[in-house]
Amino acid sequence: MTTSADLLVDLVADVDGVFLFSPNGSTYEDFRELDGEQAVVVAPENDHDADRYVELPLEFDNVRDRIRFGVEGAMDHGYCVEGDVVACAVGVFDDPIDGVIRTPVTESMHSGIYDLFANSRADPNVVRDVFDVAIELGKKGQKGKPVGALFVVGDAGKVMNKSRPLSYNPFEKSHVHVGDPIVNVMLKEFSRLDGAFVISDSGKIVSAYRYLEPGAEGVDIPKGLGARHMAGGAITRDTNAIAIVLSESDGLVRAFKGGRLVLELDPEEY
Ligand SMILES: Nc1ncnc2c1ncn2[C@@H]1O[C@H](COP(=O)(O)OP(=O)(O)OP(=O)(O)O)[C@@H](O)[C@H]1O
Ligand SMILES: [Mn+2]
Repeated sequence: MTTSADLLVDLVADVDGVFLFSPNGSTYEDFRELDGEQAVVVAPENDHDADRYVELPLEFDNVRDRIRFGVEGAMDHGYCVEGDVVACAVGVFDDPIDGVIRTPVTESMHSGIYDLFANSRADPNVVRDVFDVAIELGKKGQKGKPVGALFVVGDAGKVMNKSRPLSYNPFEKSHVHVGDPIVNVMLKEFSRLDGAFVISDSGKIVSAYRYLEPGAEGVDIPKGLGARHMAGGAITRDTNAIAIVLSESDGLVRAFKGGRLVLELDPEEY
């Protein structure tokens, strides 16, 4: 008689690799014992000193985003190649691993989500810190009201050349960085006002209130998004910056790189 376990085994049959997403110590140890290729660990920290490790800068609540990130990162490290089929063990509902997803490694997995963090001009921690501010701002709004914000991260000199001030720059003489708690408060406070924040590769806040004036030619952003998103998307084509945009109207956080939308997150899920 065929049991459901027999049938479900097909899910992991003939895979070229196993990915463990944020495994606990015992899960990792269990998989270490396997012969053949080692599992790839995808997690915020390499707690178990795995040889094959991809750093997860955000705990993507969307499992597809999490898996895309891990697979893209693994391709980048040479742990898997196009044409492979991998089994991803993930926590869908909670921390411990409770699901297995079988996925082919294809070019379409290459959404640019890993590239956004790993191959941007700005430090990956800076990118993560800006996401954190945008997500928090999206969750709480400003004094309970929804608020929008535009953060342009990296390649700040060029971004400054393609923009102009809307008002005096409160960060003119300061040397403050994203990630400092006080700065996050300031960023939230200033987000009520118009324009973009410009942030350097190392996370220094270069300016607030910048009106971006990139050429919008060749920018491919979804219809229905307005001027803030268009300007944010377009500046990433004209420069090597990335843009992280919180929408006042739909509350989503979006990231652009190379003139393209690469990531969309709902702050309510973080
Ligand atoms: N070129 C620009 N540079 C910097 N900021 C801009 C630019 N264009 C618009 N903004 C900012 O975006 C705000 C919202 O504009 P708009 O509603 O057209 O954008 P949107 O993409 O629909 O964003 P939202 O989803 O937040 O409404 C403006 O009030 C302004 O502060
Ligand atoms: Mn709008």
